[in-house]
Amino acid sequence: MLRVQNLSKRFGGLTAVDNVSFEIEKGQIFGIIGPNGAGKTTLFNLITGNLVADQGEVRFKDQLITGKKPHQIARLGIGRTFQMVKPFGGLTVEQNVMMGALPKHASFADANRAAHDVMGMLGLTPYQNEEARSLPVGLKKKLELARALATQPSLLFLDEVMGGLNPTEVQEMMELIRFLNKENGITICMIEHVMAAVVALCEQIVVIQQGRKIAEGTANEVTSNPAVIEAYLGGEFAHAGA
Ligand SMILES: Nc1ncnc2c1ncn2[C@@H]1O[C@H](COP(=O)(O)OP(=O)(O)OP(=O)(O)O)[C@@H](O)[C@H]1O
Repeated sequence: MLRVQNLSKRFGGLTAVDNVSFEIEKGQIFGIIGPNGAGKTTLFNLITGNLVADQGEVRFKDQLITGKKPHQIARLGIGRTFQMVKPFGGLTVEQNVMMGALPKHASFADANRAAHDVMGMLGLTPYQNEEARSLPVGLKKKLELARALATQPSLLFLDEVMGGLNPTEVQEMMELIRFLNKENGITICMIEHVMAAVVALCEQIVVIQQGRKIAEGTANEVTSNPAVIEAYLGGEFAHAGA
């Protein structure tokens, strides 16, 4: 479904993404892990058109998307959330979800119906008239997910949607991701530091360190890989309690 080939991005002297390649198959929940500053978000930004790559290409359903603008890529069916949740603070929950729904629907009424479907699915309906800025972090993360879902993606990139959530909220978010994947048929690629969630959800995992892919495989394969344990998992994995 998505083929990333030899992608690289430099910021001045720093190579944030260094010749990274991987493939995501339709129907997968795919994980990207690695230490802070490894280049994971930059990789997302290169795929979704928020940054322009120095080298390499990305194909989505065999179509070259490298060089396309974020809204063009979104229109093709790639959705994303942002790690720093960026709801329009002064707008209500409903208005924020509509921002995602409007470009994908022919009429306001259709967009509104889709926005309400998504809010219902995520349990946001009771908060629809609240200003986004007044929501606690757990609901802000859900709103971010709702806005992305309202674009009706077939491939959804999730950038640390578990970050800042309490254990109950993490469980709920895991169930939601599984539901979106199994019941709605959305292929998912997630950056995540909560290893228990990565191990439970992801069929295939890529490990990034200092911009480079250092490992790829199933949860069992990467969590038993000495290079991955040394680069990333040591303390983190024990901390996640997995
Ligand atoms: N716009 C930018 N200009 C300059 N440097 C940047 C820019 N964006 C990211 N970087 C640098 O690139 C490197 C990779 O950052 P990135 O945010 O992709 O890492 P990450 O793996 O997502 O980290 P985290 O897990 O902390 O979110 C870091 O050293 C970061 O400081």
